Amino acid sequence: MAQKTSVTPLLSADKLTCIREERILFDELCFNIYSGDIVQIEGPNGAGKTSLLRILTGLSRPYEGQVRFKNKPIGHCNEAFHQDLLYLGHKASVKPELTAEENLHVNLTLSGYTHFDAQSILSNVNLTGFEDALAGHLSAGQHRRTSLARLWHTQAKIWILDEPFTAIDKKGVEQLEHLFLKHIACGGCVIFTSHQDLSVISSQQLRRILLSGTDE
Ligand SMILES: Nc1ncnc2c1ncn2[C@@H]1O[C@H](COP(=O)(O)OP(=O)(O)OP(=O)(O)O)[C@@H](O)[C@H]1O
Repeated sequence: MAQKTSVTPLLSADKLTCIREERILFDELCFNIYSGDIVQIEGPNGAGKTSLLRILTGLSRPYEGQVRFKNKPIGHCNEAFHQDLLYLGHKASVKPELTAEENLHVNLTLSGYTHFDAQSILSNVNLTGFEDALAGHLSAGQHRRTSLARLWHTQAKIWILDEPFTAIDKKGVEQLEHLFLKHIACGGCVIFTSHQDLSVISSQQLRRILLSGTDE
């Protein structure tokens, strides 16, 4: 596990319970996430990984329990929390009728960034030459890369990423893993779901939270 740069957790799950269609997905789940953590949420299909991530972002409410940002319930510090949060859902939030560059522009502008070099940011995700291509005409991996590009230009400390490696090739996964390491070295944390093993980030650098997918 990475060395902690702060003793105050950035994010805390405090006895989170999630019930869907009368099925308990997780019950009284507790953990703290610190600056310097890379946390992989694991579990079989339907175990509740996306449900947990959405609860951590405040997009869904737990049945019981609360999420805290720097020890305060997220509902009490919405603005500060959202300034420090970057969430990418499992469906890449990319508009097919806009170009790759326009999509990046929209995403960064909505996050409050006004000065950025879109072409340089897109080059980080190997989209040089595809800046003006309509996102709807890009391959699945390029589509995902268009969504991921904003990770190279954000000051948010808490990254919550649902299946960020989906459709990404081996080299792209490695680039993203290096970015995660750079992000935690700068005091951030990454919480992500993935069904695949990582190759750059070692098991010592990774925390794992397993959702069993059974309520027995
Ligand atoms: N809003 C909802 N209403 C009802 N049921 C839901 C809702 N959201 C999720 N579920 C159910 O909760 C269960 C967990 O879904 P979730 O998407 O959290 O699983 P997951 O672990 O992310 O799965 P996968 O690995 O397939 O992405 C599923 O059975 C799903 O149908």
